[in-house]
Amino acid sequence: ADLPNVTILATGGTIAGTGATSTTTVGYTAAKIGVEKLIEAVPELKTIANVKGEQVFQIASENMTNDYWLTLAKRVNTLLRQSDVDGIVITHGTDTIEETAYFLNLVVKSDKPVVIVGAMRPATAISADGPINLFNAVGVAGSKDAKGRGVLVALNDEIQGAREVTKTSTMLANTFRAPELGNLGYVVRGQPMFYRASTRKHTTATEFDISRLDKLPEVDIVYGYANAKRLPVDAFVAAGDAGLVHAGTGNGSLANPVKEALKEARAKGVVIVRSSRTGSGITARNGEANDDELDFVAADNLNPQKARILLMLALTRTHDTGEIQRMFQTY
Ligand SMILES: NC(=O)C[C@H](N)C(=O)O
Repeated sequence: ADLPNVTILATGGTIAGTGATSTTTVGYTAAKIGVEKLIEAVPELKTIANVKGEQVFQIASENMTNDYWLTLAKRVNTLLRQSDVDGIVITHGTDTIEETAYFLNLVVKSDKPVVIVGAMRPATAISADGPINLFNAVGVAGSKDAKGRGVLVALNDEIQGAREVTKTSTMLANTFRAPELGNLGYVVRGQPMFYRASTRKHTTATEFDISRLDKLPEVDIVYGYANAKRLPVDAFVAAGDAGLVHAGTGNGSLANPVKEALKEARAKGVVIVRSSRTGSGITARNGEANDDELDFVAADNLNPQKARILLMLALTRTHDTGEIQRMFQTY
């Protein structure tokens, strides 16, 4: 009775995946097992929390969309307003875990723990990582120590912060890292041990409110590489995008034809954010491009997929690039 009340929101992914044999760790099908079965597979959960399950949707996370995010975030906010919910665990595919984590980090309006968990091996595999990951995630979500730390990602006995975490390996169980910045802590026997905290504003301290939104502004990503052409930029602008993130080479550098296309896009009102494809470090304002002159925004150290999320949310508030740059230094 003294145990915390944790709701598990299931969304699919490999943690709910099944393969043809116990050694099928590649080539399985994600998003097959329902939330009740996931909970039944870990009877130990009952020793650390009163758990309830809800299937919000059932997808492989490469099929995540803005609409699914709005549905999920609204459900999380509704549940966290209830006094009989102490924390939430979201089971999720690992491919876009970092994006969902950062989106929720900016729009959840509660300091109760929200912990996202997945698995790198399907539920049917030998040494499946899903059950232990779920056990640990429920432990973290039920812990008072996890309150007020922003949305957390817990896998492989580690706890990562939503803003910095990224998937770094196509296959390893320790795929989640915060490059150069490190994890926030560990989970030992279902108990979180925290050593660091994210310093950027999150959850209750953000200016974003999705409660009345049923659509997010269209923002896409264009990739930087040798021989890059302006075609993708022009196509996204023609499709009516409100913003574009450039996943630049190095410190967000822009190939001349792409820079020209982005300049023209900006003149048409599209907001441009310069990020980097390198995976770590800051894309500095007025570094590889003169952002003041071009009226572009620099992404700080957000990777392109996270810069896309912040730009979408920023565009729900303003189109002023000075204000949007402030948001990129704040969240
Ligand atoms: N490990 C995984 O969960 C990968 C899967 N494709 C997903 O993101 O749903």
